[in-house]
Amino acid sequence: MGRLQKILIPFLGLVLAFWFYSMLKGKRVIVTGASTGIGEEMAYHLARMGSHILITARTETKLQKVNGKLSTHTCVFMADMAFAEHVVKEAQTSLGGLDMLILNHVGTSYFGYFDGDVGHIRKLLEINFLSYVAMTVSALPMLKESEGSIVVVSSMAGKVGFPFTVPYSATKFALDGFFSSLRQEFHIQNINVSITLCILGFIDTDRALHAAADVLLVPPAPRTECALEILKGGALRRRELYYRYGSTRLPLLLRDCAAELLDRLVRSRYRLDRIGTGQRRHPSAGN
Ligand SMILES: NC(=O)C1=CN([C@@H]2O[C@H](COP(=O)(O)OP(=O)(O)OC[C@H]3O[C@@H](n4cnc5c(N)ncnc54)[C@H](OP(=O)(O)O)[C@@H]3O)[C@@H](O)[C@H]2O)C=CC1
Ligand SMILES: CC(C)CCC[C@@H](C)[C@H]1CC[C@H]2[C@@H]3C(=O)C=C4C[C@@H](O)CC[C@]4(C)[C@H]3CC[C@]12C
Repeated sequence: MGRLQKILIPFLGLVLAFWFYSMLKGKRVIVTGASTGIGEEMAYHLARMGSHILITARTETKLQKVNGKLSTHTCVFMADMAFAEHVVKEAQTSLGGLDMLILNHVGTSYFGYFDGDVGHIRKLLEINFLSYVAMTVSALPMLKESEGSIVVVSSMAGKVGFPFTVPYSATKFALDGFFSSLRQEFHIQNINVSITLCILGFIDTDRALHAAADVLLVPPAPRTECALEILKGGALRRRELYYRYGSTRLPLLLRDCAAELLDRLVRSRYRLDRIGTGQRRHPSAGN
């Protein structure tokens, strides 16, 4: 029995991995914000799976570095999100259509007390929310044709109020409202385009570690595994994806039955003495 288990479980794991990899083989995928972090890792996974991908970001040098590690099937296009529609048109020209739109990019914000800067919130909404809407609108004809998928990378901070991420959190909550409502309309209209909202906890990307690692008493999860889980969620047309499952799903259950207890638990996971009252802008701040 023990021997059978030792053979059977890895074998089943291999079969599942193979099946999942073959699901994205040959698919035409856009990944936004793929020059660093989780987006970069998704691009590498997709290249290994044999997908045809188009990646975006603003910084040409970083994007070229990623492109250099990808297969020849890959097409790169750089754009600020003001060119959202243009990126989607590029998919039509270079990929001949689209099966999956992965909206992942995120503008720079600060990790600290809300500073009252309304202009910053407006700018961040433009990058983190409105450009997602614009790209979805432009991509929809192609996605309807392929009966494809939209994958929206959001956060626990788009479901629960965490301190020190006020502008960021506002943009992520907006994504839930827009895409959850749109999903309902797709069902009513028999539009076979799936929408997967990804609810992520703390992930070990350079930017997140730099901003929050010394303040949070929460261990970050690995970005490579996170990227793979997002792709799995999208390929399986899941409604929502939670990563890591336990540390995101359980707090959300608590939110619905004991919100104040969750708020208190959340506050206890921060080293408040390390926050200060000044801004903690990221090195690449410019938004
Ligand atoms: N890391 C974490 O702890 C968590 C992350 N998430 C979510 O995961 C996603 C990826 O995060 P992460 O990998 O950490 O982020 P990174 O900062 O590593 O990557 C962000 C990407 O977005 C691009 N980008 C930044 N500003 C713009 C802009 N104005 N227009 C277009 N592209 C832009 C960046 O490239 P460039 O600057 O060259 O444009 C980069 O490719 C985000 O949606 C984030 O909210 C959710 C929960 C936790
Ligand atoms: C205590 C718990 C129940 C769970 C706690 C999880 C908390 C700590 C997690 C959930 C979502 C996370 C933030 C996030 O989504 C994205 C970013 C952007 C990045 O550039 C800087 C870090 C930051 C602010 C993360 C900080 C840590 C957060 C609040």
